[in-house]
Amino acid sequence: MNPFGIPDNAVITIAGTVGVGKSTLTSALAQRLGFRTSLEQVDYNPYLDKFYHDFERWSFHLQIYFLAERFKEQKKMFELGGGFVQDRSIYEDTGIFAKMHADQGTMSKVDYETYTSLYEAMVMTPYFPHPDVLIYIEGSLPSILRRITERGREMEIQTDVSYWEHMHARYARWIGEFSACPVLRLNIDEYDVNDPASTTDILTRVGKVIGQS
Ligand SMILES: Nc1ncnc2c1ncn2[C@@H]1O[C@H](COP(=O)(O)OP(=O)(O)O)[C@@H](O)[C@H]1O
Ligand SMILES: Nc1ncnc2c1ncn2[C@H]1C[C@H](O)[C@@H](COP(=O)(O)O)O1
Repeated sequence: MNPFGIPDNAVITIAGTVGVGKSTLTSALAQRLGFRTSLEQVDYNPYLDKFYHDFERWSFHLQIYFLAERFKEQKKMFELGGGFVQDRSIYEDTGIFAKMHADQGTMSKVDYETYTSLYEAMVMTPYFPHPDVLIYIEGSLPSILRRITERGREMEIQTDVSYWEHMHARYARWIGEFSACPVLRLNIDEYDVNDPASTTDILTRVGKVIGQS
């Protein structure tokens, strides 16, 4: 056990819209705790770039790909006995991305139903314990758009701002209804990922949330 009261086998998942700072915080917290990271691999994703150029054509392929990747990570965390900080939850794939594309008509009804039934079947397995805590990072849309631009992934920069606006609004609704595990909400203006006192504060809050659950 560490000074924050976070069990060594805990799984901490970090959620939030694209560009909000999940990967950066995942690495910082894992380093402080001596935990492993479970990071999203953007560079080796065979569909992501194509998807941003043609949502309708590639939505289903991409969701299946993410589901498989997320599930493999889930299995790895389970088999290694926890002690992970995870960059993005599987709940966002289904609750934000797949649903958004289905609602906007860029994923067909039948594809969405196939995806959803696969997701439900996969989640109902022993490999699927819920995380001990989900840290939800939030911030204003202009700050997040600035971060997306600064990070410089061409496919994201060329995507219409309305896509990020819809996603931002969807996240705000989604977290209000999320109940699969305890949540710690964190605003980007209230921490500095490079300041050890700030990460100490976050981990203290994580320990409290886990202790109360
Ligand atoms: N706390 C922070 N303060 C300032 N910039 C940040 C912070 N966290 C992340 N960034 C920057 O914002 C961009 C997006 O961060 P990233 O962690 O990749 O987001 P996500 O994983 O949520 O998409 C990167 O350029 C990163 O360096
Ligand atoms: N499930 C998903 N569907 C569509 N796009 C997704 C999904 N999960 C992640 N993405 C995209 C969004 C970003 O362009 C990259 C990486 O996400 P990030 O929030 O920057 O870690 O993948």
